Amino acid sequence: MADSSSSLPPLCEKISYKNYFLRAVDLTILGLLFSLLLYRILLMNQNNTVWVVAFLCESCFSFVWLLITCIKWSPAAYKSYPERLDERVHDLPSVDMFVTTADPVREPPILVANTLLSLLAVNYPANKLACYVSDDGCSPLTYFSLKEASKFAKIWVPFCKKYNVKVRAPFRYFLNPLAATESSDQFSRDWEMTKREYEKLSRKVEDATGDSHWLDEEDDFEAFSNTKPNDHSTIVKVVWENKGGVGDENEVPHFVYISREKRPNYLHHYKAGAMNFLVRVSGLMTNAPYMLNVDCDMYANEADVVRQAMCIFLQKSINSNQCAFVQYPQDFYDSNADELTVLQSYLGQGIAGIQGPIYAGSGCFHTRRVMYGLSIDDLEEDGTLSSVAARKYLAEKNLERKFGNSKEMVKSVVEALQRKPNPQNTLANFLEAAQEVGHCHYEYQTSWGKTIGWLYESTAEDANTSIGIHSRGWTSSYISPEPPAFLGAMPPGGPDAMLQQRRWATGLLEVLFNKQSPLIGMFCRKIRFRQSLAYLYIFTWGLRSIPELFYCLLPSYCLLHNSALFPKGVYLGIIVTLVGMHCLYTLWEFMSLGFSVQSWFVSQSFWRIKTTCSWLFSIPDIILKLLGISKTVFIVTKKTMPKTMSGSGSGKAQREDDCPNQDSGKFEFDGSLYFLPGTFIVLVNLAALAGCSVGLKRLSRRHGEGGSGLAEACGSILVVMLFLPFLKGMFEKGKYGIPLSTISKAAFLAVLFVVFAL
Ligand SMILES: O=c1ccn([C@@H]2O[C@H](COP(=O)(O)OP(=O)(O)O[C@H]3O[C@H](CO)[C@@H](O)[C@H](O)[C@H]3O)[C@@H](O)[C@H]2O)c(=O)[nH]1
Repeated sequence: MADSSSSLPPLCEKISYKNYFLRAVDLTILGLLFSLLLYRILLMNQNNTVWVVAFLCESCFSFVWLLITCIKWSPAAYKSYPERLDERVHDLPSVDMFVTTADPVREPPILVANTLLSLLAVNYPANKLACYVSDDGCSPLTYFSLKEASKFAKIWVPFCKKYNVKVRAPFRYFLNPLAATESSDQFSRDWEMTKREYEKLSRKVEDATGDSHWLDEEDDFEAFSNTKPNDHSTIVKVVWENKGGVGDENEVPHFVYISREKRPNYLHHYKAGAMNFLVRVSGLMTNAPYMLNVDCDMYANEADVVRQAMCIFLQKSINSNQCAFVQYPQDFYDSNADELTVLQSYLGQGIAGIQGPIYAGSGCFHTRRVMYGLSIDDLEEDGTLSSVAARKYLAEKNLERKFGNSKEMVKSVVEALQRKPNPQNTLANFLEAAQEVGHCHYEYQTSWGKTIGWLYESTAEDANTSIGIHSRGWTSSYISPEPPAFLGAMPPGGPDAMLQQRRWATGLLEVLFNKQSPLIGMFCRKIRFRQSLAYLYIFTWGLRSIPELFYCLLPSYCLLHNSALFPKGVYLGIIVTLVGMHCLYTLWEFMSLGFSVQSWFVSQSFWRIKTTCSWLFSIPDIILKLLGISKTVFIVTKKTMPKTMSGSGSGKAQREDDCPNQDSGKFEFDGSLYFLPGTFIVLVNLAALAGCSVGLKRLSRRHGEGGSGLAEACGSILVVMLFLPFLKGMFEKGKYGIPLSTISKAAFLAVLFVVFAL
């Protein structure tokens, strides 16, 4: 394996991004927040309820900023040197790559096929790779598309490797016309031919999408007849086996399609359940020590992704055996997610500098042994199992109880735990065992989803699994190469984004209230204190909707009620400096990553909208779940294939070029409840501003000194600006317009609010 000679340059380096100036800014903002709180406390008995509400909201914001300051204190990331790998490592380890898909309508099969192709074509010996796609939709169309894609892979993979193609998802690659300068005759011919074949594949998939009935008549699709997505037996198909492969550039890695058994009365645990089935089937067939997991829309955008991750796992250093997973940031090929990109960059690097990044569900390489439940103390320094751990884990009875009673599965677990190389076996020999571990009762009374594999009990299976790993003392590593390692789709601002945000916020709250909660484990597990704070920051997203909502309403209430929200006189300077500094700081964060001022403003706006309109609903969701009244569900996010995309540049420039259409920045609406709070916020603030300008506050019950003034009016204007998409939506038609029913409901609530405030 890795050459341990310390005189050789390292495979990777940890880079610290500690910045004393930024620390000072963080602390100054914190200081200003605390001064504001102090000011409020000192004047508490001269003021009314508004003062108390404002104080409570600001206490929450101060607590969040305290968490942010702790998280960002010592940012770090890894830089890897994949070009050094070959001279240092003579026998690269195998990697099993997992793709999950669940719905052929919300997740177009051609998108999944592109993700598959990008993985099959990565720069890594093909005999060391296997790709497994789990289809929770049990869709013959998805299977057909992937099968066709695997045929095309025999042209695509050698083409990519021969010409060192940069972007290995064909739908991206072929949007770039053939450049006259780079085209030798041979290359042009190969390019044209490969493009033609890809177009054929796309057409076949498209035709099948229109009418897939003929699939039922083909033998290979028999397993799909009379199935429903939530009612069918296990299907395992070895679509392509790289028999006797030696890692030649023309070889295509193994590709296996799987769909676990589903029955209406069994819990199937959504993506986490699918991941655990992937772990079992791959354990039986290839049992690679490392596992890559991507969502079906997240294609590999950088051909060296696997090699880069291996640089981290294989670097011989004191801590090399402590790294449980390597997480790449989630990047997107549309510009709907700038704010997520910035959040990942700054907070991501902050967390990476503590115990390591949080597992984000996609673009992550896991070590199989850690997923089998090992703790950091179970290993010796050289990475072998300690004798105590060997006794604890390797007893057959224990293994069956934990991993289920498939003999083959138990054998593969023992081999994985002992890091024994996988004997080359024909994949088809394991079809029966794979069927067995796919039964919906297989996990019954085992540790799957409890202490082994991807953890259940939350729809945010990623964060839930992540805290489980860090609580057992493992570290993780963050690498953020340029161009981005993986790129995926993000729903545009609108109903799908709201649904996704609600699911995230609810899932995170589920972890806050389950036994993995950082509130319980902060002092007693092997997780570092600041890492617990980082989890606390993420898990409390949903709760932040309440102070945010109140704070959006307070300026309007104060204008109507004629009471003061903000300090008077020189003390107003605290608020002005605070808002100014925060704006400049966040603007700098955006601009230093190459984003525009407009993108910063849109992100600030989207943050307010998602908090008050979407995260808010996670609170009733979690209350109903905790009371046992309802369960949370995982509704798959709708993904669309971008209509027009240009260039195969890199990073942010690439993302900005790729705006699917001119309307991409526009917010979409429908009749769902998500849009009621936002419309209501805009209406009450407009009513307060209008009332203020016509002297409505003279009607107020409250008169005299200490009333509302310019500061409150500015606060209201700022809120309206942040909810600008809603203001525009009131005058637009179609999907960009707020439905009349929502406006009427919001107007009714706004009237009640005004009457209450006056
Ligand atoms: O029953 C299910 C539901 C979902 N999925 C797959 O899970 C993945 C993530 O689902 P998606 O709807 O795309 O969720 P997103 O909100 O887009 O994904 C983010 O949030 C999820 C957790 O909420 C993480 O698991 C993801 O990795 C992360 O990208 C997709 O590949 C789905 O096909 C399944 O396999 N089975």
